[in-house]
Amino acid sequence: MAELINRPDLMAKATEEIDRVVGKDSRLVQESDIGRLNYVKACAREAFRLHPLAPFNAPHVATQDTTVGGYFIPKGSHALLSRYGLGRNPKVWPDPLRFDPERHLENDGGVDEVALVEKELRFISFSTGRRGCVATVLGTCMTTMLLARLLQCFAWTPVGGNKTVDLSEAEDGLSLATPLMALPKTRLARHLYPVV
Ligand code: HEM
Repeated sequence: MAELINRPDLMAKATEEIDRVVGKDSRLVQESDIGRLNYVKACAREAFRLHPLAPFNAPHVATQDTTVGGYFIPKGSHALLSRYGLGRNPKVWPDPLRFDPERHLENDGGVDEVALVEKELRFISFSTGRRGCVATVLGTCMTTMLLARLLQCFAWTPVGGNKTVDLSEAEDGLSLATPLMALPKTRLARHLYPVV
């Protein structure tokens, strides 16, 4: 959300896609729309790449001798993957610090549906293999629905007259140094907002 708030042109593209797929002022995004919300998923995928929740994945132990990418890994080794390093590897991701959802639309190898899963481990979302996430479908659904509805229901701007959100990372982690504050403005007909 912070990256999108700083790039209103990208946010507009995502919102336009939602309006095109779902229709304006008729209903909220549903699970059945997810297959056609490729730009929204590309935004989420780009956020997974550039802003992993944690710097490393959970450690795993090699159960047998193996070779990965030309490196010999003896049985019993503890393997730690750097989520931060993989997602920002300039050999794989040109201009890696740039938030650019389009890169996932260009590089999907002819597959016409964007997925949040990254089986090649060019970055880590759900990881892969035997210890990979067991809930990739549910996780994809939750992530896409949440982002899509936030964008569908509200136009977002920074607070306090600021033009942009400060994206500096905290010194002791990968979260924002200052919490994200943003101003939502409704953009749909009133009857579409549930009364609480
Ligand atoms: C966007 C949402 C989610 C993301 C990005 C995510 C990501 C991950 C990652 C990276 C791992 C570790 C894989 C590894 O160590 O190699 C993992 C493991 C796991 N996840 Fe998720 N997850 C998500 C949602 C969920 C949900 C909703 C559930 C359950 C309802 C779930 C259940 C699990 C379980 C049980 C494991 C352990 C699998 C094992 O060790 O065999 N995850 N997830």
